[in-house]
Amino acid sequence: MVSELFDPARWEELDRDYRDITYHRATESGTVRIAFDRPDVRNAFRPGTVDELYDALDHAKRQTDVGCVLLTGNGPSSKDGGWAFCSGGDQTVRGGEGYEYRDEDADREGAAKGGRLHILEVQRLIRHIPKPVLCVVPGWAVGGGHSLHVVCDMTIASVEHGKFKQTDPDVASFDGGFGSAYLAKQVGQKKAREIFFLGKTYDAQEAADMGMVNETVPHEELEDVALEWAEEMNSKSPTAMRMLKYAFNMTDDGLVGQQTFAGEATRLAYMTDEAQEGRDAFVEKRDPDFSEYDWHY
Ligand SMILES: CC(C)(COP(=O)(O)OP(=O)(O)OC[C@H]1O[C@@H](n2cnc3c(N)ncnc32)[C@H](O)[C@@H]1OP(=O)(O)O)[C@@H](O)C(=O)NCCC(=O)NCCSC(=O)c1cc(O)c2ccccc2c1O
Repeated sequence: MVSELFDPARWEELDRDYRDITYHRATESGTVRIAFDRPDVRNAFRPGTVDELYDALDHAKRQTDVGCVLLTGNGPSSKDGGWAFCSGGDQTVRGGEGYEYRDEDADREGAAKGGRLHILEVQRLIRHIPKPVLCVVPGWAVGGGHSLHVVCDMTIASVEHGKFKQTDPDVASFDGGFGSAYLAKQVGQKKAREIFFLGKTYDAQEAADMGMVNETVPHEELEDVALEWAEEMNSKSPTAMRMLKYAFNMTDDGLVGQQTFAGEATRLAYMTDEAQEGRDAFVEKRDPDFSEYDWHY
């Protein structure tokens, strides 16, 4: 069983040889489902988990017939029945310089000798992947797991089990990027500071009321609703969706945001006859003739 909320009839497994996550593609829409698969530790991530997550997201990015990514956590825990999206970095493998590849994780190809904090690379990939990432929260979203939900384009959460908490300063860690500053854009400065400085637990409805969760959903229906939302997004114009995501990002992402949006504008411009005349003129070693193209206003 992948997860109690997972309907095997609606998904096929993608053959990627992962240990800490599962990766599936919907049978009837251009949707993929990436899920943390360490439910007994509330889906905490170790370095290998992060490598797999990055790999799956990068693969999803490259699928031109996939329009939406669901990011979730499998469950429940076999130990106590508890549910989690993700409880952040696995504290048992945290060394002096970051999270370390230990035990079976150390066998991985390319395992670094030093500690890693590369969940931040995953955050940036979620931010820049040219399609919506919907965070599907069936239980705890804590620490670095909370920050992942923040950086996703939208979040839906289980009414019964969705719980949100920032423990970063309890374990002497701090996400000073999207996890805090972008959170403040979602819930406001006072509330964001409360979330980090007091470390309270908020249920799904409280998280929705403060603006960091889009909708609360009965637990048993969570993944069905996630697929419905994904199917809706898949029905829209890929170009419009991509440009909109990058437009939403741009005001907060500085020159990188401008570059990303502008790159897609360049792609659109390349598709015109006018751009092809510029290319053809160079290749044919002649002057370009743009005379038939309008100076639009
Ligand atoms: C998540 C909890 C609130 C859940 O509490 P609950 O009472 O329901 O469950 P238990 O506490 O009994 O947990 C069950 C079981 O899971 C183990 N576990 C849970 N979380 C982790 C974890 N993060 N690492 C390792 N193990 C975990 C727990 O020990 C139990 O095991 P047993 O063997 O006893 O059964 C609560 O569990 C909790 O508060 N967890 C810790 C949350 C946390 O502090 N996370 C780390 C925050 S820091 C972080 O994530 C982070 C990572 C980065 O890579 C960064 C990079 C750059 C900047 C910042 C980063 C960052 O902040």
